Amino acid sequence: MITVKQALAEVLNLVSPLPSETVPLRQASGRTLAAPATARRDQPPFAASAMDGYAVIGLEVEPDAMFKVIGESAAGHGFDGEVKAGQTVRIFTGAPLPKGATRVVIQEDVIRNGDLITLRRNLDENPYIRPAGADFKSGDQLVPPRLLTPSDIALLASMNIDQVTVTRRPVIALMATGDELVMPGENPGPDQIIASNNFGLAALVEQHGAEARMLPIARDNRASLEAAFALCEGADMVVTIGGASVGDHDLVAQVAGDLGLERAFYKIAMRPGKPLMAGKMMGIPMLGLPGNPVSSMVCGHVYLLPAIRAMLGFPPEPRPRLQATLTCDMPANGPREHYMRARVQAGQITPFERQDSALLTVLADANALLIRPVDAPEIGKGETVDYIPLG
Ligand SMILES: Nc1nc2c(c(=O)[nH]1)N[C@H]1C(S)=C(S)[C@@H](COP(=O)(O)OP(=O)(O)OC[C@H]3O[C@@H](n4cnc5c(N)ncnc54)[C@H](O)[C@@H]3O)O[C@H]1N2
Ligand code: MOO
Repeated sequence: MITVKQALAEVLNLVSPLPSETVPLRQASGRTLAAPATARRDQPPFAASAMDGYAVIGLEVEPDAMFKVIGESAAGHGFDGEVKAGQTVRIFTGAPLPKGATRVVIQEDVIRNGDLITLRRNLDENPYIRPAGADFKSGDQLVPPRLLTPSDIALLASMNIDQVTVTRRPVIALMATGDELVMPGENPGPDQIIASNNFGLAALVEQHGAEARMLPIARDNRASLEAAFALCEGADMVVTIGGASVGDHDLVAQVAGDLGLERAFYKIAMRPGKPLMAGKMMGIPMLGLPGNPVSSMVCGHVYLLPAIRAMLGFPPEPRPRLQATLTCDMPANGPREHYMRARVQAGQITPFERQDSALLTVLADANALLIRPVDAPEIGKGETVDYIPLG
């Protein structure tokens, strides 16, 4: 058995960053920036009013001062002239500040009478001007690699960028295996269950910027497994689910071996997730996940997500770990690193009582994987532990 750290290093060794492509801005959300995106203009492009009010020369502002309204500046329609002593321009939020003006007095602080305004007492001190380029300047950049969030999309739009260079989405072929499996919505026979792992993993990889290629369920026989492997062509990674252990019907390793799998490892000191294999077949990185539903999802978090991120151009590294305080005592751990379903709330972490790797309800209730290192001694309530956030 090898350690989780060694296994992850081997998995990351199998993958490399993918090439880039250019997509319209509307399709860039959730994609990873592959080349710098450079602002094509200043924002705001002119000094702009931050409020609805009156643009004046700041030095003239004092209680009871009077100004003559000489025009209007609205968003999209600026005022061409200049504000001189004793003058003001009616101005609205986002409108260009007229020449000569240095301050906007909000309309709440003004009494208007025809073309004249009089300032009230207790004036708001804020000049309410957004300087040109206050948000960003022409030439400012978003730097890769960067997972583009909705906020980034708004920023790119504002920079007048309509095409974005992003890393190609890794295509992950997901192959569920087993005679007992039927697809959700089908009618299972008396000895059958519904395939869930491939659906959970598809959702997981898609949430992290990859594209899932859901293959038909492969049955526990050579012909069916070979037919499914044939459908992996062109994928960036093949992920098999189940059939990885030592049972008579666990044929994945044998069939993959016959198809040229150069196995990097098999079996990890990890719970759940011991019978995990990885290697390269037909030139494609392959990850063989254990079939137990929670094992496959935990391995998805621990191995598949770092591999996807590496393919997207992020540094090859483990999932980030956070720390929280234990709410209960825990016994010593054995020889396998234990990834326990747990709930974190306000910095406090509580592992679930039931940790059987078949229990998806417990996984769905968890928002963290509490990590117990190999041979960790017993630990008490109030001590600090590492966890990987889920979701
Ligand atoms: N004698 C031993 N038996 C087992 C060992 C061992 O070391 N010695 N290891 C156990 C561990 S740990 C795990 S994990 C499982 C993994 O087994 P496989 O990868 O061969 O998975 P299967 O046997 O095919 O399935 C296990 C379990 O998961 C269900 N399953 C499989 N695929 C799906 C799917 N897509 N959706 C939902 N459920 C799925 C399957 O029906 C089984 O119940 O082996 C232990 N045994
Ligand atoms: O991977 Mo298994 O029990 O370690 O679920």
